Amino acid sequence: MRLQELISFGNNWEVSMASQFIREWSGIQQFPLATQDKLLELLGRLKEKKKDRLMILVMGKGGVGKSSTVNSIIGEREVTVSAFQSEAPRPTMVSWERSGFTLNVIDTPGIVEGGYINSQALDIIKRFLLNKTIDVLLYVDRLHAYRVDSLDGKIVKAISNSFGQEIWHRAILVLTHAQLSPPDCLSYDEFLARRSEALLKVVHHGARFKKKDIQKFSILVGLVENSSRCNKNEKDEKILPNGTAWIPSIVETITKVALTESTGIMVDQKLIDGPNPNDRGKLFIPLILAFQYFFVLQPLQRSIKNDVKNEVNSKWE
Ligand SMILES: Nc1nc2c(ncn2[C@@H]2O[C@H](COP(=O)(O)OP(=O)(O)OP(=O)(O)O)[C@@H](O)[C@H]2O)c(=O)[nH]1
Repeated sequence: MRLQELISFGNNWEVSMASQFIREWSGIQQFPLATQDKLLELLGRLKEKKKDRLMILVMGKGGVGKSSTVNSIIGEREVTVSAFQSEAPRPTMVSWERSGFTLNVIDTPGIVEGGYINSQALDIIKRFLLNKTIDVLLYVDRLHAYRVDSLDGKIVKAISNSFGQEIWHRAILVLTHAQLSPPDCLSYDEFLARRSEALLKVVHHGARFKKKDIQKFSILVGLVENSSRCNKNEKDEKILPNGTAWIPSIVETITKVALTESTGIMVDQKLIDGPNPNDRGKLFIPLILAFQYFFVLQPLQRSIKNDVKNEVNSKWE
């Protein structure tokens, strides 16, 4: 079997297997009652708006906490978590059902290798997503970092080039390791504001957002602390240093994005294949023809007519 066939076989197999195994979302019972109530209320809100299934795509650099975040939100250890970047980059889709609502989450491997975008890994992700509609993109990074690097920009650009700029209209910037003590000179909220502002700048730039897009499609930020040592409140909910119970909070943010008016991102063959290089410049053809007509052909005709009119016949003719 050629590599392409192998990839396609693998994808189809995974897709069909994933769709066969929609299981009851029992992990919800692992959460404290206050969290359960809030999550059920949010599911109700989605169903009220006739949204009874959700497809969440999780992307980001390797080792930032993508799989851990999926597990934390679901309340089950469903996706493999490793301290090192996974060696076999392939996406996985897991599906849960609760009271007639289906939640699909696609966890993807990091798409960077040796400082470059691994285009094969990206290609596998694109093919895996064929014929799926993405409702929400969780773009994951760490909160506890002080600077952004060129890699961040490359990843954002690669995602935009693969799924179109519109994918960012449905994105949430998810920051893991959110239980941190900021440096002495900054409060938690100040640190959070600076880090998210720096990352959002990279996203806006990489996604080629115009000024009006930045205002119109503001990307929401969600905070996550996957550590088992996360602090808890009196209701036993995991909380961040600013007191927010983060699981209900991020699910609320997901719900908000899922209910935005724009339609989800349908990944079809055209999107996967990308723009046809033969189509490049086709739009300019009428403009070029018009230019030639008005600025070359017409002046030429005019000048010929003038020449004919002004022609002085020789006395001998
Ligand atoms: N303290 C802390 N550790 C985290 C957090 N999220 C993830 N980790 C740890 O970071 C490591 C990587 O986590 P993963 O969830 O496997 O990261 P990933 O982005 O899915 O990694 P790849 O699949 O390799 O791309 C694991 O050791 C996790 O336990 C977090 O919020 N806080």
